[in-house]
Amino acid sequence: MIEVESLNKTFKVSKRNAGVFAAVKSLFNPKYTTVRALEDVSFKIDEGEIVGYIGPNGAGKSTTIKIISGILVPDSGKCNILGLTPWKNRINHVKNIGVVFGQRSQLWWDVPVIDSFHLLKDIYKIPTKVFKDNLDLLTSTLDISSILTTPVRQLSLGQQMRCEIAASLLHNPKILFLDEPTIGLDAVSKIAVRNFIKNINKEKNVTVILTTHDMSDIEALADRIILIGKGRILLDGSLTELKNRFATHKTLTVDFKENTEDINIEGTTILSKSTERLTLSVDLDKIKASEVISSLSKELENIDLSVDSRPIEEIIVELYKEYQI
Ligand SMILES: Nc1ncnc2c1ncn2[C@@H]1O[C@H](COP(=O)(O)OP(=O)(O)OP(=O)(O)O)[C@@H](O)[C@H]1O
Repeated sequence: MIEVESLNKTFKVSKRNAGVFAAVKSLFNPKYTTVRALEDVSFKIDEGEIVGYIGPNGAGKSTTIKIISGILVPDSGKCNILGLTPWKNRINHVKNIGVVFGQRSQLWWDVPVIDSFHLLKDIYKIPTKVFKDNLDLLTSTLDISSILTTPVRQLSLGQQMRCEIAASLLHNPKILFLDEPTIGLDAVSKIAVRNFIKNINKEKNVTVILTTHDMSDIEALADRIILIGKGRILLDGSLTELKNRFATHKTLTVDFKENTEDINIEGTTILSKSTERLTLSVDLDKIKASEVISSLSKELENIDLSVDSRPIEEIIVELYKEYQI
């Protein structure tokens, strides 16, 4: 469904020193440097997948999304999305895709939301019946019926994001590109947006590419992740595989009746310790969590404990370190 092959993209950036003199000098003698935003980027995505496209700041995520949505033209490389090349067949391509840039609005700022929706109906030439059905469905599932007549600039970030998502889906796209869709949202709105994305993927089989720095978005939505760093694809695989690869440690938090004795269990490292609480990192190659628990229960009274796997954020930090990005 989506085939990207050897995309390369560079940007020419003007370079000058600070100060008025340098500004004037650069007017007459401009100097440029080249930023390599994408280098040999390739991947394939099948219909119905939700893929998390992740990487640190400046890695090349937005550049990729802009190219595959037809906004930017790469220096070289191929891209085939439902049989079309985005930057060559823009008009037909945009009918197949919905795009949400969390940091930029596709709605008209000063007009009521519903007017923007009607403008999109005309732009995409959405048949009246399809538009009406989608509008009904989207307004009820995204809970935006009460704000349809409000100008976008008067909406909160969460309300605006729900409207953006509705706007991107009015024309029944088969693919949705989401760039930071939950940025700045409160916990309730985040969960609402995530649930909605999950539902349209399940019920309408919409393929989703999601870029985000919020790893709980990735954990909640994506089955597969593609990691990009310094413009290159570094890893492409399932989230479960990735978690298993890094599942070498568990964190054990133990609350107990006041105790001042030293506690040393081989294969564990103390992360924090007070007279009533101990947090240990357990190296699963050396000792089982159950063995640690049974040793602790011999030494401590009234214990209450929790065992946690490594949070996804830590795994991603570890990955960034491993790839030096
Ligand atoms: N219009 C532009 N002009 C010049 N350089 C650009 C332009 N757009 C992107 N870049 C550069 O290309 C590189 C990749 O940027 P991109 O926006 O794709 O990164 P990103 O992974 O989306 O980052 P972030 O997580 O910070 O949004 C960066 O070095 C950036 O400075």
